[in-house]
Amino acid sequence: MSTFIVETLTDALADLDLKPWAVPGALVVGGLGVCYLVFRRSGLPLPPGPTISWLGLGGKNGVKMPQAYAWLVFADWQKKYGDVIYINVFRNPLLVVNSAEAAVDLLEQKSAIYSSRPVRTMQAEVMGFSWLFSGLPYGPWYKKHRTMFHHHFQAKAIPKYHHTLVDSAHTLLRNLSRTPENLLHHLRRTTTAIVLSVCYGHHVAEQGDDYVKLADQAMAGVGLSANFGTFLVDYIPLLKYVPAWFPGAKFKRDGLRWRKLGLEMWNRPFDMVKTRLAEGSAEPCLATTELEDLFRQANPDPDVETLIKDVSATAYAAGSDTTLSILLSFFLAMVIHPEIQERAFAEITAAIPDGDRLPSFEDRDKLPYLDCLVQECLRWNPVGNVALAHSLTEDDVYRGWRVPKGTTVLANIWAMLHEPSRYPSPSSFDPDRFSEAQRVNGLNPLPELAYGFGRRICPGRFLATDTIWIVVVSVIASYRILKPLDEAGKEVTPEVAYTPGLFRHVVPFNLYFADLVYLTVARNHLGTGLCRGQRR
Ligand code: HEM
Repeated sequence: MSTFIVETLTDALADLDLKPWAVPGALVVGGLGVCYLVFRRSGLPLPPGPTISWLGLGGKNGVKMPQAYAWLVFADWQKKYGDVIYINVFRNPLLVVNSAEAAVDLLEQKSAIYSSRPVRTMQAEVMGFSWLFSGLPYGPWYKKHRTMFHHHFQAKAIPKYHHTLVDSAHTLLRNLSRTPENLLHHLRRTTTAIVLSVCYGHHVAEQGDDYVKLADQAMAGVGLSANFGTFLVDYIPLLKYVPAWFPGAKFKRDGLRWRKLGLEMWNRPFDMVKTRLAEGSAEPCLATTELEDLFRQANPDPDVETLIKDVSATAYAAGSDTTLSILLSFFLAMVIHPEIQERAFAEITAAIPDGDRLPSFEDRDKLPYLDCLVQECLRWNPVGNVALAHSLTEDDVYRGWRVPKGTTVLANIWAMLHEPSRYPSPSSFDPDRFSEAQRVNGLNPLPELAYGFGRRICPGRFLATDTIWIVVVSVIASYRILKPLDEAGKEVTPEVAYTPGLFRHVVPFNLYFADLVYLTVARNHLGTGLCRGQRR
């Protein structure tokens, strides 16, 4: 074969009547060209950025790598270094992207090389959350996960879950009427119940159950470890071998505790589905559909069961805290802005003039302001202020700078959704900015960036947006959310304050639910009764 190729090439060159030195000459010139390009590329400067002190801990030789409220620190650095910032933390190259323009140029336009994930030693190895496919590097195993996930959570699959979403929102209304002071718990129950039903066909009890508690405990660790810069072991992987008893190895002791919770999250609901399948009592859901499909195959792929388990557990982990955070922001925004509540409520009364039922997805076209309200909740205080880290798989050049292969890319979503040139008065909560009249000349684009970028964009976004929508319309239709009163009987406006981690939440605040007379009939059908919350 090879003799044939050489002979064919020789014949072809003979036909071209080339001089004997032409081929070696072309090779030398080509080789020099490649060397020049490589040299030119490696001679390019790195993007600007601060010097991070040794191990990123701060000190006189450089600045500290931010561990809390990183998005605000990165936005501050932007004033000095621009929207693309390069930093080096103990030989780990990091690129912070602060503008939507640069994020689209890199993470969307060049998604073929910007879609992997960096190795997260703390999360994957110390804590044992390697089953989270959101942390997998880009490759065939990752793609199999993403394809299965997409099949169950793509836009056209979501309407079949609408009845679950409506049921969960109505349970929330009932729970709020009984114990409004437990708002956080009730919201967590709502978001977790939805993913547990979709993935495992499990119906969470009205007041919540063990699986809700488990997600709450386990996600605390995931939130911390997903925040780039929190754990030294992510920069120096060898630290994973430090024994848990070693002084200062708190990360190891915490990691082992979270490992137990993580394994429980991965195993317990999946084992429950398998037991129910064996007993014939399993409900249709992601896990049963995929497992039944697997059992029907003559030569099943032994990896597929792990795949199903990973995909369901990732949805369970990724789907509860994120949506919860946006819902908490919604309640905070409503306490602060009674006028926005009034307007949203007026839209509902116009759409359902008899007030004899609660709104549902069929009413969506008649509720454009409610849609704008949901979009503003996603933009105002995004849940993932810094997107999950992406990783670059090939050397790149951007705006004349060299970006080396292996660079971890941190996209500052918060900064992008607060760019004053795109979102005027970015700190104000203003649903109207998404009305047609205000979305002109590139202003106020829908906050799709809240869900990330390119090939790693959040695949749960359709379920998330519909969940937020149904909760928002159901609550606005049923309650007036009021400011609490101080001892002198004066209204107290809560502060807009958030926790510092990756899945950030509103700092607890007080609010008061007043029953609305309107739609009481519909709510009485649901058994919500009167609100027992005390306005204090
Ligand atoms: C308001 C709610 C949510 C927000 C704001 C949100 C946001 C995000 C963001 C910013 C990312 C990282 C994207 C990137 O790396 O560029 C992400 C990834 C992900 N999200 Fe969400 N998410 C939400 C809800 C959900 C829900 C409900 C689910 C599951 C049902 C989910 C599943 C995932 C998964 C599996 C990934 C990893 C994707 C990958 O690595 O390929 N998310 N999400």
